[in-house]
Amino acid sequence: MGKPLGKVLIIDDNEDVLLAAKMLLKKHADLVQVEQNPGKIPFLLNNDKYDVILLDMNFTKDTATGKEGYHWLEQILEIDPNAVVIMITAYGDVETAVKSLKAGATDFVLKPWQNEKLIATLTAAVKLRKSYDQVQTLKEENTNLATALSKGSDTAQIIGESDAMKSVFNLVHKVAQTDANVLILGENGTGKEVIARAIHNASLRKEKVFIGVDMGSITESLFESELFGHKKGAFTDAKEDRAGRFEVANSGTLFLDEIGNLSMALQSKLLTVLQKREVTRVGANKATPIDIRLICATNMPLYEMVEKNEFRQDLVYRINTVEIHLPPLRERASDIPSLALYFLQIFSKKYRKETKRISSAALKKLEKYHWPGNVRELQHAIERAIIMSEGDTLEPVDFMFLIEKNDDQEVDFSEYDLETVEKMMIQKAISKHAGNISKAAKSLGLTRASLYRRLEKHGL
Ligand SMILES: Nc1ncnc2c1ncn2[C@@H]1O[C@H](COP(=O)(O)OP(=O)(O)OP(=O)(O)O)[C@@H](O)[C@H]1O
Repeated sequence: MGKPLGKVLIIDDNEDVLLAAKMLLKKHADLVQVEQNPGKIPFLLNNDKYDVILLDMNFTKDTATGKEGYHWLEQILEIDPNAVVIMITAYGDVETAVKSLKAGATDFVLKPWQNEKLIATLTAAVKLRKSYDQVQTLKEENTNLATALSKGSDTAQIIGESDAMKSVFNLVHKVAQTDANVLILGENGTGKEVIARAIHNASLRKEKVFIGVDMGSITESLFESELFGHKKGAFTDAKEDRAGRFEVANSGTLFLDEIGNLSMALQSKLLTVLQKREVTRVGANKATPIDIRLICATNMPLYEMVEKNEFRQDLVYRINTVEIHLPPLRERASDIPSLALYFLQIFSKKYRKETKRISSAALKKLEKYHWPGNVRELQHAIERAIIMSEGDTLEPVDFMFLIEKNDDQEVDFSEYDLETVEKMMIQKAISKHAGNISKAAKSLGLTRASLYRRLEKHGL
């Protein structure tokens, strides 16, 4: 749209009116489409989009009821609910005007019109149309987002057969029915976010949004604006009003990840908002009430931090109404086979290697490993093995990068026989090259095939 009025459609049975309007408006509009026959309205609207429509109230000679105008107004709004329609009437009285506004018209003008007033009315109407369109786009984005989010959660399964995970699921089920604040504690990659989403998806808020915030990645200076929002002009980069995560999450669930990383100053700010249950955007003087289910998570020892005065005790009390401890993967090795098979399924589909299986020796090896990166590390290990392996079955050799790192330790080779030294050298090379067999072979002066033979020989 170049000119301020964009595309204008005028429907009036009086040819003189159409001509006068066209002459007046063509300077201000990209297109002025005029039509005497209202019966053409559906055709016109189905073939083009108008920024504003001027519609006569009466078409049949000597009628002044405005009924025809209402009829066509309804038709227009049915085809384009966001249409802004300005009624034209020569017999204007307040009653007709009010009725047309009630029926969905945006405004009305009396014939004969004053040129400047008509242009001002149309300009205001076009602005309104733009904001309707923006709202419509936002609504559509919102629906798409909600669909995408719920799809993600439908397809993502939570795997766990160990007793430890069964009691976690039990707790999730119980707490989901309430609005209680939840604190999830566990090492990196144990599935804290997965559990937070599961609580949301099983709760009464499941149709609303789930907003996650990584507190570890928000800088001190942006904390308030990110979480509580800002008014336009509150600081140099605040080009327009913006809602913070608390407002966006309103009526849904807010997940604050890595809460243990917050400085003391930011902890106080957060506590104030949680106590008052309202946020004030930076630069604003009015607070907005918020209704959220709060879930926090951390891998830090929050209670030890309280003892050391590194974390506010009152904030812990505010967020830990229910606590969920996610055990590290090494303490629930019985979950490893089902997790491995689950990831095998996902990634073989993703990389179109659907015939892949995993050997029992490989599974045993996975069960023995101590998984410092927990489920996330297992997930990456399977993904990588699927990409790299050439056969149909994942073997222990496909998980070489799981060898524990002892690179830095000095080893006295004189204490070992040749076989053992060879094994150690191979382990070291593979670990150094993060499981990349080609690179490890090269650094050992071997071909890939002969490195594989040696791996087999040493049962690696
Ligand atoms: N029980 C589970 N079943 C299936 N997938 C899981 C399970 N637990 C974790 N995952 C997967 O492992 C990865 C890590 O999980 P998630 O991000 O929830 O861990 P986290 O504890 O929040 O990690 P961090 O502390 O690093 O934020 C994700 O891809 C997740 O889908």
